[in-house]
Amino acid sequence: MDAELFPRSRAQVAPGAVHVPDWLDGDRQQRLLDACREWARPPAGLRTVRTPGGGTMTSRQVCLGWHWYPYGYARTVVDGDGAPVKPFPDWLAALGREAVEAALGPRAVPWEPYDIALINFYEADARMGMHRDSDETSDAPVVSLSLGDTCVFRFGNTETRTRPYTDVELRSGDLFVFGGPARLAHHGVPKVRPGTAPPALGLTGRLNITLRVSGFGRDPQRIMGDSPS
Ligand SMILES: O=C(O)CCC(=O)C(=O)O
Ligand SMILES: [Fe+2]
Repeated sequence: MDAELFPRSRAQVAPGAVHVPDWLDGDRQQRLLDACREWARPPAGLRTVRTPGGGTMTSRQVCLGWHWYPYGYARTVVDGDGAPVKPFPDWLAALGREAVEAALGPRAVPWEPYDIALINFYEADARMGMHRDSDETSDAPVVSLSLGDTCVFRFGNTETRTRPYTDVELRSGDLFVFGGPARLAHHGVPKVRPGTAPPALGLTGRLNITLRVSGFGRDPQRIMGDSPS
């Protein structure tokens, strides 16, 4: 997989949406995976997300900075163990800026710091339905980093959850950034390809880390109009 006849090249999937294959080298993937393993521990660790309709998401999730739940953000795990969300580290904010610059150029780097990470863990049968990342108030680009198994990432349009869309393979170390006109495009993960992770990484399954700018200032509950307390 690392020595292909035709190396994968960066691609603009839609205006504002760019795929950068192999952006994280093996070392950085390993360090990010080690950090994810720490973040996954309780309290405020990896959890199954319940949707308002009574279903459960098939990927499991842990958040940093702000806790996401369907459909808003809080400072504590309001739909879980109630613990304060884990802090969002400065090095991850720097990685977010570096990623935007690599994918979209220096002018696209947001003035506000990245302050949210949603980390999704996919086992063989996990998927994520088409959705928009619309619970943030900032329009800063979303940064997506993938580790472990390859998946099919479906990137669609802002209007509908259906076609037109483009299917992209996201592999371990790949970067995908969507901002500007693509910031509110629907996207999802219809399939994970089990057993495709680089053996040296030592991960069974797939991790995806999305970095976002909340735009909340200090008072998200008022902005979200959804106070759990
Ligand atoms: O796993 C992925 O690649 C996508 C994750 C995603 O869309 C999200 O966390 O909102
Ligand atoms: Fe998303």
